[in-house]
Formats: sequence, C-alpha cells, structure tokens
Amino acid sequence: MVELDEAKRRWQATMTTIDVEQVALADALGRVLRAPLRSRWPLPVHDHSAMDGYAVREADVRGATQAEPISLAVVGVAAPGHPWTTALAAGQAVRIFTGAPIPAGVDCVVRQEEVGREGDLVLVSAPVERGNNIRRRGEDVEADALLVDAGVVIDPDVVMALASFGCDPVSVSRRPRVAIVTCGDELVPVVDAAPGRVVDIAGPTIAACCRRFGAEPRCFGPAADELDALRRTVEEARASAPDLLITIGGASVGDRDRVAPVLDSLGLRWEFSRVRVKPGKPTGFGWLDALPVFVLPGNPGAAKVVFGQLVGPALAQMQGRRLADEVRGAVVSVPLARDRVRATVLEVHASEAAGRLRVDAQEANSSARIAPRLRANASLVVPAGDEPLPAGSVVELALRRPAPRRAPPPVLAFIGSSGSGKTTVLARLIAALSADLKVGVIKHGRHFDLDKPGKDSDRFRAAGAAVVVMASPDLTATLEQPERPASFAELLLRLPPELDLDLVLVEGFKYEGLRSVEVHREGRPMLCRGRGFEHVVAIVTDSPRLAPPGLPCYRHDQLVALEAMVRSLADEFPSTSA
Ligand SMILES: Nc1nc2c(c(=O)[nH]1)N[C@H]1C(S)=C(S)[C@@H](COP(=O)(O)OP(=O)(O)OC[C@H]3O[C@@H](n4cnc5c(N)ncnc54)[C@H](O)[C@@H]3O)O[C@H]1N2
Ligand code: MOO
Repeated sequence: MVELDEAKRRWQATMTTIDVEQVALADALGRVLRAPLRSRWPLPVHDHSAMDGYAVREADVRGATQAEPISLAVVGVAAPGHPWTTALAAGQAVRIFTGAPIPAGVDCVVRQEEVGREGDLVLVSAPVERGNNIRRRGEDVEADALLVDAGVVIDPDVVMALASFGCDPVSVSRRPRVAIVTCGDELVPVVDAAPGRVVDIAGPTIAACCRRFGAEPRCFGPAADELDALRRTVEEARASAPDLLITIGGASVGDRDRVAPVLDSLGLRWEFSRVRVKPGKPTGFGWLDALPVFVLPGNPGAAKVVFGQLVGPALAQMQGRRLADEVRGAVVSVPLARDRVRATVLEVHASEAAGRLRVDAQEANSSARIAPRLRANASLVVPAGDEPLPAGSVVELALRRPAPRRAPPPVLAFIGSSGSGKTTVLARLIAALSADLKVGVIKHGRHFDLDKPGKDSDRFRAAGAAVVVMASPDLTATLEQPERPASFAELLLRLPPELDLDLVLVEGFKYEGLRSVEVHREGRPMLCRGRGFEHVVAIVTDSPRLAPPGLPCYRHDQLVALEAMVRSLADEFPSTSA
C-alpha cells in the first residue's frame, strides 16, 4: 500500500507525452498547445492611429487657441490598408482613420470631435501633445516575444494571439484515447435502469471525467466477474489501441474481484495496487507493455475521487498540459472528521465573504453514495489523524461549484462631539446586544497607543514591520502601519468574515455617510441640524426639543428603547450605505 503522494510520484515518473497533431484554428479551443507561440513580427507592425481624426505636426498647432484656431490644409486620406505615402509638410494635415499607418512627418493625431472643418481646411483650436493618439510599433507585442507557453489549454484569448500571427493549423496534443472496462455481472446499462437494478454509473461518470480532461473515452463491458470473460473484455479494450486503460470495480478482496488476477495473467507490471486514501483504497496502476493501466474501485464516488487525484492529472501530463492551480485557501469553521490511517478526500460546503472562503460543513464521506457529492461544492484532502481536523485550520480547497456569498453584517455608526457621552452609550449598548449577537466595533481615533513603549511588539513595530500580529490565549491584536490611512471600506475588510458578525457598530467616521445615531449633549453643536448629515437616523440627547421634528429621539438613560431601536435598524438595513 502506498501513500497518495507516492502513488502520484510513481505514475509521474513513467508517463510519457502523447504525439502532436495539427488542427484547424477553428477547432483548437480546449486543446493543449504543444508549440510555444512566439510573435513573428511586432504588433502593431507600424505606428498607427488610435482614433478617427487628423494627422498633424505638433509644431504647427502649438499656438492654437479657441479664439484663434490654426488652419491646416487637408492634403490626403490615410485609412487602414490604404496608407498616405507622401511626407507631411509644414501647415498640412491628413485625414486619418483608426488603424491607419501614421504618414511620415506626422507626430500626433487630433480627434475629429475636437476640430472644425471648412472645405479643405481643418481648424485646430488647442495645442496637441506629441504622440497623441498614436499607437507605436511594437507597443503591444515586441518581435520574437514568447506569448504563450506550450502546455497551455487554448482559450479565446489564446485563439486571438494565434490568429494574430497566422497560426492555422495549430500544433496540439492528440486527444488521448481511453478504454474504460467496467466489471460486475450485476451491472446493467443506464438505459435499463430500474429500481433494484445496479446501474453502471461509474462507467459514464469516468467517461465524462475523461472528456473534461480532453480525452476520448470508449466504454467496454460490463464484464462478468469471471476470469475468461473479464480477460476477453480487457483484451478487446486493449485491441482498440488506447493510450490509457481504466478498469472499474472488481478491485477489492472479494471472491468475485477478478481484475488483479486477470491483469496478472496478461503480464501487468504493477507500480502499486493499494493507496492509503479514503475513498479509493483498492486503486492500482501498472503497465501492460507500453499501455498504462489504472485500476479503480467500483463504488462510483470512490472511482470519481481517484480520477480527480490520480487519473485526471495523469491524462494532463500525457498531453503535456500545465495544470492550472485551481485550489484555493480556506479556513475551516467546524471540526472535520477524518480517517485515522488513510488520507481522506472530504466533500464539504464552502461559502465566501469578502473574497475569503470558509468551510462551513462536511458531507458524508461514503464512496457508495451520490447525493453528498451533489450537495457539496468543494473537496479537500486531509492527512490521516486521530482527531478531527480542528476549526481554524487553513486548507486547500478544490471548488467544483460556486461558493454562495454570505451577506456582510449591517453597520451602524455613533457620531457626536467629544463629551457627548458617545462612548458610554456605545459601551452599554454593546453589553446589552452581546447577550445574543456577535458585535464588531470599529473605532476612529486621531492617535492611539495599543502597545506600551519598549514592549516586544512595540519594538518590532518601531523597527519597521508592516504588521505585527500578537496572540495570547485570550486576546489577539493586529498592529498595522499602513502606507496610507486605510479607508473605511478597507477597515470593514479587516473584520474576519469567519466571525460571522451580526452587527458592526462604529464610533466616529461622521463624514463617511454611514447610517448613524447622533449622541448629543446640551450646549454642544447638534450635527444632524446641519447639512450633510441626512444619514443620521436617530438621536440621543438631553435636549429633545432641539432635535429636528420627526427624528426618533432618546435620552442617554433610555437604554432599553435605544437597544430595541438598534436591533430594529440592524434588521432593517442589511448592509452599509457605501
Ligand atoms: N473485506 C473488504 N471489503 C472491501 C474492502 C476491503 O478492504 N476489505 N474495500 C472496500 C472498498 S474501500 C471499496 S471502494 C470497495 C471497492 O471494491 P471493488 O473495486 O472490488 O468494487 P466491486 O466490489 O466490484 O463493487 C463495489 C460496489 O460498487 C458497485 N459497482 C461496481 N461497479 C460499478 C459501476 N460501474 N457503476 C455503479 N456501481 C458499481 C458494485 O455493485 C458494488 O456495490 O470494496 C470494499 N470492500
Ligand atoms: O476506498 Mo473505498 O473506495 O472507501 O469505498
């Protein structure tokens, strides 16, 4: 039995690259490019105009003004494919269209909207910068530059580059032919599906996986669990001249699991015959002469997992294809059950907030079931371990379907001049709300000290660290020295989305236009009476008679009413006003 990584290394070391074929550019989408694309000439190949207008000489129009426009004689027309070949003399202009080569003597183009035209004269009423609206030779692509590497899967952008340099036909990897042999006399084809029948699910599933990796699958079987019959099916599959043979089922230890004996009798040289992974233990790989063979378990979920971990990457390597890095980092928010001895491929639910992925829940890890795989949107490999993978772990996630977005928490600011009682009101509110809500706070300050001078973290910060993260068992803090003051929107992103806050309360930031409660005390200015404070939705004051009519009004000690108001605002306004 080998570890998953070792299994990968074994086929990687021996798998060869398939031959190259030529396909029409029109059919090249999705194929693997085999020759790197180098530019055969610069792009643009000559200086050309970026606009419809007039090609002029900067020196001629330097003194132009609205009051005294300069008139130039229009001596010709330059269009794409139809250049104007006479050099421009002083006092002349050429009518020019987007994409036309720049005539000799011209050093700028002025857009037609910016000039007047009177017969054969063009009137320029402002100076034009040299180089204006001219695309320079080679500014897009230099000559003989490497544009696309071999091994890239051709997408529409690559088609655009191939077309630019006349690459048709294109050198691509031949599609690997894959022969798939399903085993088990209980299996019926999909068309004969009925309750109680065991349908060949894994065959079509693995065929679909092969297609996704650019291969051409062909299914053989189902073969009976009997040595001679199975050998005949394997030989029939082999006779179809595949580049890869896959068997599904009959790979375990049961009396009817006949794949290994049949492959042995045909002379298979095994690289491995068991992998320490869950699901997928009865997985093997070897060679029948020059034909690589993967032996997959019969449970469809297990076969699919093994395909994702081993067979798909092998098909990619066979085609010389660079596998794009499709895994993404994510934080685990619940402990994930795993196997004690085998690395486990888990099916999970991931969600996204503020661009960060979180694993929220785990599906059953049963290789014989299909529903968990439909419900999950991502999978990940966890190493074997005695304990569940703890919450807070960072993992690499392979996302199969889009992760749903979690809504950002509602934001409510408390504004007011100093001495208004703002901090006291907020602290009392937080205490009341935190009984059942997760409250985050963002506080504005002109200057503040979190760390005592001379303490370790202060010394690291003073030494120039861009950020210092401090952690003790009951408190973590991030001290950042931003290159520019962080915007309020950036500060919101500092609140870890994993916390799933119910509400964000803000002290200050009165000019951000946030939904705000003003806290006011007699004798100080009342902000909400002035202009630019229309976002104030309630006021806490000891002089209600001063408050604008209609604005909900509370006294500093009316905490219960205030709390109810904040809760209703939180429900009413699901996000920031930004
Ligand atoms: N005593 C032990 N039993 C089993 C072991 C073990 O180590 N000791 N391993 C288990 C594991 S893990 C797996 S996975 C399965 C795989 O076994 P096989 O590869 O031999 O698969 P089969 O026995 O042929 O079939 C298993 C199961 O899957 C159904 N099946 C088979 N082919 C298909 C198909 N093409 N489409 C849909 N379903 C298919 C088959 O009817 C069985 O129900 O073995 C465990 N047992
Ligand atoms: O390894 Mo099996 O594939 O868990 O069911």
